[in-house]
Amino acid sequence: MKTIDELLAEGVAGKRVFVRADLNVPLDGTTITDDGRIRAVLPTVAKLAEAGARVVVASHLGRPKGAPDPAFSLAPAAARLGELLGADVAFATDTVGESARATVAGLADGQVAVIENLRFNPGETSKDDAERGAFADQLAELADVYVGDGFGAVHRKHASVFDLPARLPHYAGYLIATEVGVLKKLTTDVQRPYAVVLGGAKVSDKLGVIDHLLERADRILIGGGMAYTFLKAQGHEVGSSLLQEDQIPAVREYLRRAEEKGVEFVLPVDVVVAPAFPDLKTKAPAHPTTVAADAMPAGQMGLDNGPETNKLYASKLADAATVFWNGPMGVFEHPDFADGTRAVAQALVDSPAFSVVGGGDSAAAVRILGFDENAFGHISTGGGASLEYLEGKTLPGLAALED
Ligand SMILES: Nc1ncnc2c1ncn2[C@@H]1O[C@H](COP(=O)(O)OP(=O)(O)OP(=O)(O)O)[C@@H](O)[C@H]1O
Ligand SMILES: O=C(O)[C@H](O)COP(=O)(O)O
Repeated sequence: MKTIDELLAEGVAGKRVFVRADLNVPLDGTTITDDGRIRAVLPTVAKLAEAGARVVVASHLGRPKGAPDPAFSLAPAAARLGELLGADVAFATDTVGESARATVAGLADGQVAVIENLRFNPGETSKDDAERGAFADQLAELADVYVGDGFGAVHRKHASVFDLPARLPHYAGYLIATEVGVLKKLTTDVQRPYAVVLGGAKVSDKLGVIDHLLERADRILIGGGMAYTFLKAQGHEVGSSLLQEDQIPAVREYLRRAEEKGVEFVLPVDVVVAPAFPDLKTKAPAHPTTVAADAMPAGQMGLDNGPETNKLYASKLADAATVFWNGPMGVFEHPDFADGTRAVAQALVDSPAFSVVGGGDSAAAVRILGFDENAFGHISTGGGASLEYLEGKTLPGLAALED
């Protein structure tokens, strides 16, 4: 993999450099609630600009349906990037159309532009190679060189991640180099006991990692939206909680294998429930109650780990030597459901373990809840990406950067 330092040594002045970033930041309307992913790509963008490149930054945001949708515009992220760089950042209101072409053509050496959300074009995420390729061809017209630095999206076989680097000279940015360096340690010389905490909402995306973790981890703690498929698999009522019904047989098999292998599986013993998903805009009181995990009332939704679970999880993390954590323990964006996530973050701060926190929302959660980033071993910008890296899978966005 060629690195950005090699690109800089070759000289970039006057070249149009396409930086595939992951600016998929949490938004409250148009307000960015955590800019960690923007700050993470700053070294790459700043260095290229300083060296006189014409920098074209591109990213996805959220999961729009292949068409423009103002709720998923990258305009707020572009504005924040400008603030952080201390320079004007141009913004193209489309991805490969007239605005993008004119914006890029208008860049002077050392200037930066952001183009609109890549997922506004169906070609970005298409499963059809030709459709993705056609979109990558259009993106390639905007640049002379490609720098991959969107670590959070390297597990996606998407046009800008996988197909575009094949069309341009390609290099890995600073963020990808750092992320891979840290995560590699967890796959080679991990210090034991090794505990993994899994939560969040992308349950179907992430359950598969457990298969691999059963061979690596000593302890697996499950929380967040992930917990209810496990509780259901054990025969408990989970009301209207997030549930991956089709994965129940697989989850039963994980629990059986864990017992066979002596891997400790830790599930919530109590959970915080409410009648409905809370309003994250108004943060109106959500009427939570705490119930035993094996006695959830029908019609209620599990939205956080309960206080007994929080104590249990803290005790399971206290003596770990290495901890990897992906996925909040509850809907931390609402104050009624933030305690589980806060408790795990606090346990990691208190523990001497080398801790890696991975994921857009997980990393945002620890910062939003007021924890000092430096209290953790590494805060990764990738959730699904870091999990798939740990699984040993070939990640399309890293494979595409190989020479
Ligand atoms: N019990 C629950 N029910 C529904 N949503 C939940 C629950 N617990 C946590 N969540 C939600 O999970 C979301 C984060 O999950 P996600 O899997 O996207 O994690 P992540 O850290 O962002 O990883 P990635 O980077 O892969 O997206 C948060 O927005 C949180 O509100
Ligand atoms: O948040 C993430 O994990 C990355 O930005 C990838 O987003 P995706 O899961 O929508 O592909």
